[in-house]
Amino acid sequence: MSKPQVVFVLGGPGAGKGTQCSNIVSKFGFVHLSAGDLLRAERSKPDSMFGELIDSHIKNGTIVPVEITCKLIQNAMEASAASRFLIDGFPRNKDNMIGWDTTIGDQVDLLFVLFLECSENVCIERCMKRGAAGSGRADDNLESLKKRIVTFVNDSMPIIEYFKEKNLVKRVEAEKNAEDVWSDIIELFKNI
Ligand SMILES: Nc1ncnc2c1ncn2[C@@H]1O[C@H](COP(=O)(O)OP(=O)(O)OP(=O)(O)O)[C@@H](O)[C@H]1O
Ligand SMILES: Nc1ccn([C@@H]2O[C@H](COP(=O)(O)O)[C@@H](O)[C@H]2O)c(=O)n1
Repeated sequence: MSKPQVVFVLGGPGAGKGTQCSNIVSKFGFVHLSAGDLLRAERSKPDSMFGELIDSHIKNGTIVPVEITCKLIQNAMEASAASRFLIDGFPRNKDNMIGWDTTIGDQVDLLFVLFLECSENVCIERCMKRGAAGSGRADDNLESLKKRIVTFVNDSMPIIEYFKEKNLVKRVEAEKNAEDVWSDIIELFKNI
């Protein structure tokens, strides 16, 4: 049997990963797994051993240990009958990368990495707007956002550079309006 296919979706906070993933799901039949959503769901479970730890990382914009995140992703993949997954917001740092490679990495086909490139100012502006509109996210505030940007630049960008060297990155200009970003993404997915 062939291995499940995976596309990693990376970009700064508010770059539009979730927005575009839901478009890709509708048109191309992938299953969307957001590492952030999986962590928020785990944090909300009253019996979770990791609730406080996850909460503290989310508020500080730092990255939860990969053992937790990878297990959540693995469980979600196993619970799905799908053969194609968008994994959004992962791998986010070297720890994520190593954890993935040593657990699930061999069991899937990584097709490519979709990188939504967006400036810091636009990322912050979008998340602040999302927070003001009532996202309810503990990290859609200026203090957390500044920390999330630092983590993105210091920890996540090197991962994107690593994938670039392997010719695996498909970059999209994510500052355009959402419809135009989507048009560009269609071109990247239509022949796979
Ligand atoms: N191209 C765009 N132009 C303007 N606003 C956008 C665009 N794409 C997404 N948005 C809006 O910006 C906010 C963040 O988008 P989204 O949640 O898709 O980003 P994200 O990259 O998944 O964020 P995070 O990493 O914080 O979860 C949302 O309110 C969304 O509606
Ligand atoms: N691989 C990951 C992904 C996310 N986190 C934590 O969740 C926060 C929110 O993530 P979003 O993708 O929904 O923006 C993020 O700032 C991290 O604290 C993580 O630890 N590891």
